Amino acid sequence: MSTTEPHCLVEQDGHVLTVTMNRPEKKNALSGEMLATMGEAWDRVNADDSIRVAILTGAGGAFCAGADLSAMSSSSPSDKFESGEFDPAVIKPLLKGFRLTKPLIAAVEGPAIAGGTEVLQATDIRVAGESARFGVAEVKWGLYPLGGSAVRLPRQLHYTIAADLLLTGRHINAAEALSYGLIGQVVPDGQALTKARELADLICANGPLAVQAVLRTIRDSEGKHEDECWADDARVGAAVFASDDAKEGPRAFMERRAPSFTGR
Ligand SMILES: C[C@H]([C@H](O)CC(=O)SCCNC(=O)CCNC(=O)[C@H](O)C(C)(C)COP(=O)(O)OP(=O)(O)OC[C@H]1O[C@@H](n2cnc3c(N)ncnc32)[C@H](O)[C@@H]1OP(=O)(O)O)[C@H]1CC[C@H]2[C@@H]3CCC4=CC(=O)CC[C@]4(C)[C@H]3CC[C@]12C
Repeated sequence: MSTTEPHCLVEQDGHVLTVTMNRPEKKNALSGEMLATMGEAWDRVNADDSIRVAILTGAGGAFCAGADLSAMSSSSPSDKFESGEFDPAVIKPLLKGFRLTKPLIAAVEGPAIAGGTEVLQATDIRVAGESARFGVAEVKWGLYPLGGSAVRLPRQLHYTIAADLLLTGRHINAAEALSYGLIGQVVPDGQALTKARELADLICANGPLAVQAVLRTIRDSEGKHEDECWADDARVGAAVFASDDAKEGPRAFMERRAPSFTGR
């Protein structure tokens, strides 16, 4: 591959925006250019009403091998933290401290290691080819998983599994990741993006306001006692019921046709 290839590809097809990490010769290790394009893509997902679902994937049979260790071996990010150039509490391209308002589906082939498994935890639906590998490997290199795993993984998996993965840094295969609930579906190699697109199309056929409202409640209620959630749940739900789409859906059912949602 030529060195002039962009490190991240962003393509919209219908209502679906696909973001492809594109450094296959480095197993899609994160570069500054790739991170900048990912950050712009996430802004676009949130701002553009024509986008209803995003897919995150990698080129060349790999998802992402995390931070570029060759770059990190020559200059430490800590200089930039100290100078205030980067606030490590918000790492937007990896969706830490910044969340999408539309569903994000991960389509994983091959390795999703360190930063690759970190950004995976910010996705809503996760599909992987059967040879995919996962791991939060940072501690193996004396690093901290600053993409959010030390907070998110114990919330998403059983404590002992999360602690095992975070503290050993070991790699696991797709079957193990499925059994732990880190991913939701395993498909034959090479089929992850196709399956992700099928799921995206199912979501796109639904009422976009309803989908975004459900996602908002999932996010906002995370970690709270349910009694703390009902007021917001009712407010968000009532806004959906007040929409044109909430009239169109039942009408379409009665008229035995597919609903035509406008997002209003
Ligand atoms: C802190 C986060 C983040 O959590 C930190 C990390 O992600 S550390 C990265 C750890 N990565 C790994 O452990 C994976 C290493 N690779 C492997 O184990 C294997 O290569 C593999 C399993 C992936 C694949 O194995 P294979 O046998 O199939 O293939 P292999 O032959 O090994 O590889 C093929 C070629 O690819 C090269 N390769 C693979 N992985 C890497 C890699 N990670 N880096 C470089 N090159 C890689 C390999 O060498 C082979 O090449 P050849 O030439 O063919 O030999 C951080 C994440 C993002 C950071 C923030 C980014 C923005 C910021 C910018 C700043 O300036 C300030 C800081 C910051 C905010 C920064 C802060 C830290 C992060 C949040």
